[in-house]
Amino acid sequence: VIDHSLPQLLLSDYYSRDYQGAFQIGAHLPGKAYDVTEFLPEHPGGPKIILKYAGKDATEEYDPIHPPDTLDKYLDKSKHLGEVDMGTVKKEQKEHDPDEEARQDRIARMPILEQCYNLMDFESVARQVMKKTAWAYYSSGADDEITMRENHTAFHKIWFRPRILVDVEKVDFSTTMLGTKTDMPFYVTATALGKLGHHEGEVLLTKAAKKHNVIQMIPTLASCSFDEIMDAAEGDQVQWMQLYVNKDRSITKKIVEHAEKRGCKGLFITVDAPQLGRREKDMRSKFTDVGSNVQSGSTTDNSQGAARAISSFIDPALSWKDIPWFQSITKMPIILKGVQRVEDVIRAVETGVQGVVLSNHGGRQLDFARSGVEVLAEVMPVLRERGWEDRIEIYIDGGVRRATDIIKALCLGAKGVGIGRPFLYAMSSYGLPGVDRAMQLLKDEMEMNMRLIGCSSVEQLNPTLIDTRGLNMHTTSVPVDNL
Ligand SMILES: Cc1cc2c(cc1C)[n+](S(=O)(=O)[O-])c1c(=O)[nH]c(=O)nc-1n2C[C@H](O)[C@H](O)[C@H](O)COP(=O)(O)O
Repeated sequence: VIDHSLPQLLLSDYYSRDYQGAFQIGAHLPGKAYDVTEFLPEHPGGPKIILKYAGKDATEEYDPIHPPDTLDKYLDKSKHLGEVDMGTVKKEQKEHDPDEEARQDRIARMPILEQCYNLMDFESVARQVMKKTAWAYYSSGADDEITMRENHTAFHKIWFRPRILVDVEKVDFSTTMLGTKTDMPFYVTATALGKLGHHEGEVLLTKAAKKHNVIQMIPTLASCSFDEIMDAAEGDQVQWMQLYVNKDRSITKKIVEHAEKRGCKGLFITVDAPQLGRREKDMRSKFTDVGSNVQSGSTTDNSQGAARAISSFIDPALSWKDIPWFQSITKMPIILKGVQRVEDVIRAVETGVQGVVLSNHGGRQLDFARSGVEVLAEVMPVLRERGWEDRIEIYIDGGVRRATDIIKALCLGAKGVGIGRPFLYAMSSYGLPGVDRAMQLLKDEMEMNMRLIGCSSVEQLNPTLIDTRGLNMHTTSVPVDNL
């Protein structure tokens, strides 16, 4: 019997959506009831959200934020009240929402997948069809989003110097990253809360990465559980772990050791987020209903949007002196994700880590940080001068939307690039077929542009093929009025 006054959490095991763009909620499967009365004051996302759904079906709000094993892991078994027929459960009465009506209408009229010709097309479809809060979370950058825009425009300041009369009949753009083979010089980078865009979340990205033999970086703040994502991998599929370091190092140690035991091939420690940036679009969408990643433990200020509500566990005291500890607890290659100046790359080489990602977190952290590709142009000549270019693998991410962006990064000396939002938008708009098409489009663009630049393999890409003289010119467009 559901006592609607008690803060009981009711979750259906699954709700289905037909993913060829038409969204429909299928029949509810049996659900489960949980007594979270005592947990109320400890809930990292605050008590409000739980009380709002007390005795009602909380599935839709709960799923995108909490990995499925959260309640099994953290709520005492005595509080698991058992099965409930979701047909008898009151649904949160959604008042008439004209915005939602308009969104459903846009979904009904959205372009068919074959009308997406490049990664930016997925962004324009996602802007139309995604839920407001999900779009806000994925698309937002920090402050005035100057760096988020610079990430993409920086590539437009690099021009090609193509070679001619080179035999490019056969083109091979496969490469290795951290010693493992990959068919494309890009990887799926870590982006949190995959289920905001699609009910399968990060597992869907695993399937797409497998199909195209590219590497997936698993986010700490995934909607799916880490083991779900690892279990979804097939055969010798390569996955990396992205780590936000917890103030409680025993939690971090457990996560790192488990990731290594499960076969992760790289540990990417995020170093550009001692505090998550101020993402105003995310805040405006008032993620007050957000649950939170259970790692935090303390009450979080959830008026700051999803980002702040799920990141209070991150340790702002993380520093270079922690790196030897990480090297003592794992044999995985260690890569620092979010390095933004050559001095720190030199320090990374001296500290003995295996790689860095030159990144500003997709423009979601420090506004006016330089683009990854601009920092790359600063770093590589210094490493070459010292003869250190082979002592560390350099990756970049941020604003990569075309194969020409990837080729420019490789000409400068990057080992590969990370891509985030485009795959989220493709997933949110068209599900697995969407991400599959996005990766295939990049593959087709790679083949064409390698031929046109006059190279048949990534090894042939080098700085003489590009002109970077305009790269340090920063023209910042005035931020659009977001209100
Ligand atoms: C778009 C996006 C990026 C996030 C991301 C979530 C989203 C929705 N999240 S965040 O919630 O904390 O900011 C993460 C994250 O979990 N960990 C991380 O290291 N980078 C995170 N990033 C940054 C990401 O790994 C890349 O640096 C960035 O996405 C590359 O830029 P593009 O999106 O333009 O490809």
